[in-house]
Order: sequence, then structure tokens, then C-alpha cells
Amino acid sequence: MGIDGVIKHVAKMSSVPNKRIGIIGCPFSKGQQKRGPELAPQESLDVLDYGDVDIAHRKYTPSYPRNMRNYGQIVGTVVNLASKVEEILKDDRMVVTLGGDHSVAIGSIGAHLMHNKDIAVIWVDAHADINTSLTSVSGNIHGMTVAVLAKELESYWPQLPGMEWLKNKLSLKDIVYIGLRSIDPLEKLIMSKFNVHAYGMEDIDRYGIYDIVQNALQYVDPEKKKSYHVSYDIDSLDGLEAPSTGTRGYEEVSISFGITSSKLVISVRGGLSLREGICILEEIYDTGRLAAVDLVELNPAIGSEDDVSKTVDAAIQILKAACGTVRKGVLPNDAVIPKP
Ligand SMILES: NC(=[NH2+])NCCC[C@H](N)C(=O)O
Repeated sequence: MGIDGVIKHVAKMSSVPNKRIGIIGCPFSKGQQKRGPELAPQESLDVLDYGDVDIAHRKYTPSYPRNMRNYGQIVGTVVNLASKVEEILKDDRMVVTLGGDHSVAIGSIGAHLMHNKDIAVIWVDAHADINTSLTSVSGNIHGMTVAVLAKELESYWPQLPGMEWLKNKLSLKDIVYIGLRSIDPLEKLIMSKFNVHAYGMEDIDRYGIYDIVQNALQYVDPEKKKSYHVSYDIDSLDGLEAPSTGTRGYEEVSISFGITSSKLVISVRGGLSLREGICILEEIYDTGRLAAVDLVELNPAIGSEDDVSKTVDAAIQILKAACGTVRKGVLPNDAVIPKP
């Protein structure tokens, strides 16, 4: 069962209390370089299924910025996704966007911001995705999503043609990261300059996931009135829980006598347990203000059949928590205990 199965499965569960959900597939993988993330939505919940977004196939034009791979396809696709996400929000449903890679969050968060300026983004990810085209080593746009959306970083970009629709930008005060474990040095510089609030894996080790989530929500929404957007990258989970995902990253390795160099690594070890991942969504669901969830970077082209089904199952558990499933059970409506 893939992500399509995920949606159907969650929709059928009588123990899922939040029934007003709109699901949308964004089978887009050009924000990175592997084939696969685009396969996830085909295999994926229906509560109200708004279908798949049209994927744009625009060719490179010289006016596109340098070091942004597949820019034309990405600007075309995120605009299509944004209009569907707005439609679902207007229908007063919680939006579940099934990626695709993490560049699709430009469309989903962009649309959420158009619908409601007062949003708080909880970015659950191994990566910060806050590179600009001038800091990115890979040129992959999935590593630049937060920077494209960020108000404070506007002057750090060249012209971004096709992104003019993004009028309400996200303030870096309205985002909080949970689960970081692979940050590029210049991303770290950006985060530090703008005081971006982030909890890395070491913070979770120190304080435990429950306290981290409560602190994160208190930081990003002290007045308890914002509309929450959870952008959940499945690679936040440990590779043992979610093997079918993959991003190459650079890790500093020490060579000798304090000399370091960058080594290319595929998905970083030491991520969240599935229980920690579920806890994040349970706590945010509990606020009653979870309006949108992205589930991204599930790549059915990576790993064995078992790896794929394990990763899809992890995604199902995360989405069920986002829809209000309570692990210790939900009381059924209008039910009586049968007597003989
Ligand atoms: N959503 C992701 N998996 N992002 C990975 C980004 C990796 C790296 N920081 C880059 O910019 O290329």
C-alpha cells in the first residue's frame, strides 16, 4: 500500500475524529535530483480527495535564477498546488498535502499565508531547507523552501520570476524547527543572524519530545490564536523507521590537526523515533488549530518493498495523529456494548 492507500486507510478508520479533511497529491520531485518522491501520492487517504496537482513542465529560460534546478517546473507546479490548497481551506477543511519533495511546501504554505496571514509553521525535518540560491551547494530547491517563503530573506535573493503571487511572506519569527540534524554551515549562519527558533535532535535527547513541542508552540504562538501548518519531512524520522527517503547532504569530517573537509552522505542517522513523530502531531492536533499538514519526501523508489511499506506505514501513523487519532483509543459515537 502506498500513500493512496494511506489516505483511504485513514479515512475509513472510525477512530479518526477529524472528518473534515481535504487531501491533495503533489507528485513533484524536481526540487531534488532523485526519481521517486513523485510516485508517493499515486499510491496514497480519501476523506475528500481533491486529486493531484497538475505538474508544470516549463523549460529553462535565461531569466531564471542560477543554481536553482528545475526552476520553471517548480514555479509552475507550486502555483497550481497553491490554488488547490486555498480551495480546501475555503471549504473549511484541514489540508493534507502529500508530496512530492519539500519544495511543494512553497505552494502549500504560500496558500495558507494567502488565506490567513496569522499562521505558525512547525517544520519537522532533518534539514532546515533555508538555503538561498547563493548559499546552496546542491542547487536543489527543496533545500531552499523556507528561504523562498521568508520575508526577512527577500533581499538575499536575485529576482525570482513567477513567485510574485507570494505576496504574504512568512516571518522567520513564525516558524519553529523540530528534529534538525543536518544543517549546512551557511544555513546555520542565516538561522543565527535571524534568530530562527530551532530544536535539534540533541534538544530532544535532553528535554524529551513532549516538552519540546510544548515549548515550540509557546514560542511560536504565545497568544494561542494562530493557524498551524505542519510541514513534515519523513526524513526527520530515523532511517530505521522510514528507510524510503533520501537526501544527500554534506557532513564536516575532521581529517587531522583541526583540518576539516566536507563529505557527501546520504540521509543522516540518528533521527526521531516514530513515537516522537506521532507525539508531535498529537500535541499540535490538540490545540484545535491544525489547519494544514504537508507530508513530503517519501520516496517509493528507494529501498526494498519492505522498506517502502515500512515508510508508508510510518506516514500513515503520522497522518492519523494529525487527524486526531488517540493511541489510547477514541470513544465511538452512538455505540453500546452488545449484550447476548
Ligand atoms: N527537504 C530536504 N530533504 N532537504 C535537503 C536539503 C539538503 C541540503 N541542505 C541542500 O540544500 O541541498
